[in-house]
Amino acid sequence: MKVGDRHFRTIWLNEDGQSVDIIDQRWLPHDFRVATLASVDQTAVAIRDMWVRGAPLIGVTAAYGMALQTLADPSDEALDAAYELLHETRPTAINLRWALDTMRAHLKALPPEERRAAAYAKAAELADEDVELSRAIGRNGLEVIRRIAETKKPGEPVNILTHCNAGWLATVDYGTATAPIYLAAEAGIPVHVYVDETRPRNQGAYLTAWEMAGHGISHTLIVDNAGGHLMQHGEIDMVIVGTDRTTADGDVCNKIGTYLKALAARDNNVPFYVGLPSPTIDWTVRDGVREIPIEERPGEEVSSVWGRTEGGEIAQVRVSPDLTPARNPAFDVTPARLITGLITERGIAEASPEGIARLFPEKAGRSP
Ligand SMILES: CSC[C@H]1O[C@H](OP(=O)(O)O)[C@H](O)[C@@H]1O
Repeated sequence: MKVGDRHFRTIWLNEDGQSVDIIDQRWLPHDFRVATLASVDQTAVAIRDMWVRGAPLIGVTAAYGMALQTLADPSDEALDAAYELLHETRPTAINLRWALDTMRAHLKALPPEERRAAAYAKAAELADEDVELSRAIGRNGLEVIRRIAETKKPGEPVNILTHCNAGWLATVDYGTATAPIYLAAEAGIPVHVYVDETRPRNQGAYLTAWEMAGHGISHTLIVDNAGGHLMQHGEIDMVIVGTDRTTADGDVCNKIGTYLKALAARDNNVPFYVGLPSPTIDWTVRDGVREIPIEERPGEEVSSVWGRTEGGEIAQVRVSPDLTPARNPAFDVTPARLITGLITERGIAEASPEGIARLFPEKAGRSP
């Protein structure tokens, strides 16, 4: 997407043809920095410490991590070790396991001497495929926004609330939840986006707001706890979020706080949509609350916050007493019953086994 007058993806092959460049999202919105990953170890750090984040982008980054491994040692044993190192970086987003499984199966089917070229080609293919999946989600989600726009007075915007960042920064390009928003803006449909700040990592305040500002999309930052109030007062027409793992029954795991947003939406009859590419569906699980592993991140992310000081320095400040312990579950699960529709690359599915199977008949029905 646009950054100033240049077009960027979130990840790309360095001009040396081996290392991988990423937008280091830890410094946004105050500084735009590119980092270069030259090894699988550096890739693991970048995923674990959220230099890159977002389920689809985590998957593609891990795919390039496997390609970087083939530079050092393309053997089966080395690929298995790289797989485990990358897989343990973040437990919730299923795209990580999907990308690693795809890469390992693809590479192990080849003789070691062919693996390096094949790994880079496959990683690039997964990156390009992610862009196309996001664009398709955008086209399908655009119809939802268009239908709501038809109920508004001329010039009145469709008011959309989103949580966390499921934007182009969470994917290779375009995003999942934001893809329909970008296409609606391009189609001239007035939209206004309410951006949940999304404590504690503030992906909304840091990343989604930066994306919206960068593309001239009307938006307002709100605290996480304001969404229900705005819905009660008729100020939200729809909610759209991303997901890190969706079950075969349509339960949606997403950033902590999503479940509470869905409850408020149901209580106020506000449609609640989830944008997702099919690699985010975990066909082997059905009950999200019971089966999806929820990442517990360091309590320090709750006890302190990053920002820019008056003097322009990017710094971390503590927001709670030094001795106060903090818990930090990074995700929660929204049951399918609270979801209006799953906006996928193949169309909009009802959040149910039958609804998902209608769009993905070749995948549904897999045994756990
Ligand atoms: C399109 S996936 C975006 C998804 O990823 C975020 O989690 P994190 O920033 O911790 O990787 C969040 O759950 C978003 O909805």
